Amino acid sequence: MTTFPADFVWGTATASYQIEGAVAEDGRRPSTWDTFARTPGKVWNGDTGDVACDHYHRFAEDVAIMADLGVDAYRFSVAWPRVVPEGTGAVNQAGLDFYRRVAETCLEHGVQPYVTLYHWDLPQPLEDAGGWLSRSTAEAFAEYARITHEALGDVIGSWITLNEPWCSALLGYAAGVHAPGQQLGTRSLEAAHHLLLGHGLAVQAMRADGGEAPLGITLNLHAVRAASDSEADLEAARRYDGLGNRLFLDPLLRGAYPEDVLADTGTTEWFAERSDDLATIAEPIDFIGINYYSAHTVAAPEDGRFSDPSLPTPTPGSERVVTVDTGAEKTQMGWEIHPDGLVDVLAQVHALAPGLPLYVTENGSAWPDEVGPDGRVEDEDRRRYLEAHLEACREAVARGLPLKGYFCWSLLDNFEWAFGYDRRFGIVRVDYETQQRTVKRSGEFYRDFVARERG
Ligand SMILES: N=[N+]=NCCCCNC(=O)[C@@H]1[C@H]2[C@H](O)[C@@H](O)[C@H](O)[C@@H](CO)[C@@H]12
Repeated sequence: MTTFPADFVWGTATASYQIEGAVAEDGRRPSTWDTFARTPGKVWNGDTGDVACDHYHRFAEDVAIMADLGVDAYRFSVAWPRVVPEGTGAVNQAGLDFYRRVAETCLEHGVQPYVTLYHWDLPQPLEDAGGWLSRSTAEAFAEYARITHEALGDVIGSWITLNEPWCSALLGYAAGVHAPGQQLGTRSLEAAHHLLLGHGLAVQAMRADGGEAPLGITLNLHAVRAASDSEADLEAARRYDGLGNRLFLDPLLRGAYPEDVLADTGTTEWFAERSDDLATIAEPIDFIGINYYSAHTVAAPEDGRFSDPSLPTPTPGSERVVTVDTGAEKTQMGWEIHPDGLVDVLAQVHALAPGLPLYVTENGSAWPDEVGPDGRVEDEDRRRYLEAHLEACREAVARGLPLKGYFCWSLLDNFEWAFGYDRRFGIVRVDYETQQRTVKRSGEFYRDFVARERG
């Protein structure tokens, strides 16, 4: 059986708004998710990230848990509203000091800090000025990245500019199910462009700041399969792959937007007017992070019906695509379980950029956990999902794909965006009443798997 390279990175991942709480402490100012969560009807049960897992005060305990699990690395995100509270202008030293404490605590435990600079908590004043629909937000992001990289470059092992720009753009500005909750159809592609431009400007700013740490971006890629080899279904798959994957992979790795996607969405002219930005967007990077959860079998709608629930309407292009239920097992999110799709998306990126290091920066599953009388959480479903995807990583390595690491989503149960605290992804349970942490069966499995693979 193929073994993982000795330097393969085993990690866990979280994000600031989902775990920190302390939303008004030490100078942090509101983000778009503070606003969105407070908008009636947007988040399950009216949940907010106000307290979450109280990681702001309990990070040392959480890092110690990671050390006990034996992970090599911790991927967390820096909250822009803690570091540059208004989005631009004044820097909040207390915010930088917090992340320095997190990083130093990781290093003291032999855990490498991997930072995501933007995991969706945009400072509200920037949204008020247009958000990602505005080019100025891209420029503000680059300045925030430079500030953070300059302040923390001595304690951060790797930098990820953006987490899942597809979600920020398509769920935030088209479907409206994520902050800022806009439903602007194809104008969401303008947000996608400014996110990618912000990424490129940030890479340039961090490179100019010096430092050796690798720089990359994280994309949620969708393994896409046509329901049949009919022309209509193949066309649906092309659309889904285009809007879900190539809209981001192509500019980043080929320096050009996919013409079919621009044609599908009627945005060819808008992007042509900004073709000078492509050199910045395609600024060379050191790795790609891939968040993988599910594969999608798609088909053309028979009677013009909508549409794919995971591309909530009116996401542009989703009116011509329906997701087919293949009968595969699903997680509590309704996402089908297809570990082989992980290998497919890794191979898709490798084909575009041979040799570029790849990391699975998120992979995990939500299930309705039960706490036993002994206080344990025997989450066999999550353990089984985890095992299957770890074996898919092994298959990817066996095929010679440049997979360098795996980060389990997530270390802790946390605020699952529009689902609030109703959905638990953690390999460690959080009792939100007491903030008690309990390592689940899946966490024990991950600990034992990593120990065994490390030999
Ligand atoms: N099929 N389908 N899908 C609809 C869109 C799915 C994309 N959502 C993600 O990838 C998010 C990513 C995020 O980084 C993290 O902050 C979230 O907690 C996890 C779990 O949700 C995943």
